[in-house]
Amino acid sequence: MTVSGLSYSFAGGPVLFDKLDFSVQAGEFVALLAPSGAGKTTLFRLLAGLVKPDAGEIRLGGSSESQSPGQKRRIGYMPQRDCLMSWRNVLDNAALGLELSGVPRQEARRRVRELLPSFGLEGTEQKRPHELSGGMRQRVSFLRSLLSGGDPLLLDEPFSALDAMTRASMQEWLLQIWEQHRKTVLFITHDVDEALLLSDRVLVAATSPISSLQQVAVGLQRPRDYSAVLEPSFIQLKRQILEQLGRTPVIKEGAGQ
Ligand SMILES: Nc1ncnc2c1ncn2[C@@H]1O[C@H](COP(=O)(O)OP(=O)(O)OP(=O)(O)O)[C@@H](O)[C@H]1O
Repeated sequence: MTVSGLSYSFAGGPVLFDKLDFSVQAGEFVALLAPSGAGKTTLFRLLAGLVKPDAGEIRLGGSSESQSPGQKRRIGYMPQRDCLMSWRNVLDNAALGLELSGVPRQEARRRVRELLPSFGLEGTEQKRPHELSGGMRQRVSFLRSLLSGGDPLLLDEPFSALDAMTRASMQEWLLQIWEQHRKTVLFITHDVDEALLLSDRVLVAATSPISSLQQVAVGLQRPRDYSAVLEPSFIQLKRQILEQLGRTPVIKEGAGQ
């Protein structure tokens, strides 16, 4: 996916993007680190073709797949809130994306059943959303987005509503599941640790409007688990990003030793 010269402002509202350029390579996991209110929901709407930019171009895949501005694109989207349907069970909630793209219901259910164990959802087929934990609901939501087949997969702060422990286990789980599927992912978050732990590259939006993104390559070894947050190189990268965000840590090297 390549975004070039993207500009957007709401009529009579703030300028959100000003000649923004960035790209995500096929099979890459990129985290976009942006503060709340910076325009991430609007960015997703622009990328999905639901909103027309004032200027610029968005290309998915190869150059031949360029779409005209405003044309809807087949991207996967997992919103901040799980948006599960209360009247559908796990099986049918997860199968929804497939069904909407024309896959017959029985086939859609078969594909969901195949993946339920690796999503930690075995035995929950008949359960309704209110019978699930927050983490389980997010896994159903992610399974639905993954199966819908859109590429890239846009994840909009998917774990922000979870408590700290569930969040950490969901991050570890996502690392494992990504290893298996290697989808192209753009993950938006305002959490520096989450961005570094999950991604190959962090794009830091430190300006308002967002006109450029500072890039940080995350060279941490894969497969990763949560213990990566303790590695010296992780802490060094975190310091670098906090500086880019103007949040220089007050603790100096060697303090507390
Ligand atoms: N329809 C609209 N008209 C005018 N301004 C809008 C409109 N929708 C959003 N905005 C403003 O644009 C900015 C970005 O909104 P957006 O919802 O994209 O941000 P966000 O980063 O997703 O926010 P949050 O993290 O709080 O969900 C906000 O300042 C918001 O008030």
